[in-house]
Amino acid sequence: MAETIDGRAVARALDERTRAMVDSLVAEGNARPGLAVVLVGNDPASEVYVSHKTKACERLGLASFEHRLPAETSEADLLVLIADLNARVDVHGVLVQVPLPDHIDEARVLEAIDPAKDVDGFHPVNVGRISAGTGGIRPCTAAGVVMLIKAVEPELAGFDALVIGRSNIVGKPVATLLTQEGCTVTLAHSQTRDLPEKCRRADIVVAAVGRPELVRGDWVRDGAIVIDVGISRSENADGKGQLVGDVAFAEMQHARAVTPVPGGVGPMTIAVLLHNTVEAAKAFAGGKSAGMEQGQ
Ligand SMILES: Nc1nc(=O)c2c([nH]1)NC[C@@H]1CN(c3ccc(C(=O)N[C@@H](CCC(=O)O)C(=O)O)cc3)C=[N+]21
Repeated sequence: MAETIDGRAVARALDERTRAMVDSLVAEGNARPGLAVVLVGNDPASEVYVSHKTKACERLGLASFEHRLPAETSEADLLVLIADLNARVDVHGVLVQVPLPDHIDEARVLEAIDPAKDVDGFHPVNVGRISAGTGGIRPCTAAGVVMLIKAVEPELAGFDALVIGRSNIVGKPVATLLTQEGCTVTLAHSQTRDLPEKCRRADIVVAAVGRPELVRGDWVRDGAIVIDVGISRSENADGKGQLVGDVAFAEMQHARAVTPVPGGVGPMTIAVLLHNTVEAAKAFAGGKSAGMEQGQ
């Protein structure tokens, strides 16, 4: 029987470390770490994320600042807000929810965030540093995925990993981080040939495409570790909304371990976000650039 990896429990353990860091920063006379979240329009996934995140800040003693802007907000006005948040000394992390409305250039907005406050790890400076292995702030979901894998298997060198999905926010950074862990990584996507066959060769499968139950039981080899990043909403027979992942969870009994949806990667994303914010506040207090000391 496959182990179900408890993302909420792993997230709680990280939260304890984050909370201890908050307490010692404040005890040393530094400002309380602060996270600003900017939401433009009302993407439902982003709404859920913002409310979870605000509660998590309260729980761990971070200051949180929410900026909910109408969908019609101009790019220029958004850039003014970001410049303001970059300049504020009580804000150590700035997160702009994606996707942004179509009239706003997402790359331009993400590049406007001070890399030292880019707790999402989406700024090209952080992407570059992570890629080069020279520090940088790690993207939350990707870092959470690696932590969940390491909760099952601490030493990943030599493992064959298949990452399905090449997004900038999940697939590509997961592939980068697993490469640094010593895995041999295949990055699959919509144009990949013979996906089930490639999947069957993998010791580690990370599914991040947003296609409900794409990964079937006969795609996964005995003893594999399976991480499900997908979150889709489906309606079951009685009309109730339900969350489904990219993995057919019930077909994974022969795996070594598998993450559930909900309760897997989602809670880790938030725990890493707060950890990144407190690391950024710590770097600010010490006069150094965030992510340069993580050594991971
Ligand atoms: N700049 C930016 N960074 C993000 O990291 C980002 C974003 N924009 N836009 C939206 C997506 C979505 N996202 C989620 C994170 C956690 C849960 C989460 O905690 N999920 C719970 C269940 C949530 C529920 O009950 O609906 C779970 O999987 O257990 C969900 C979704 C982060 N995103």
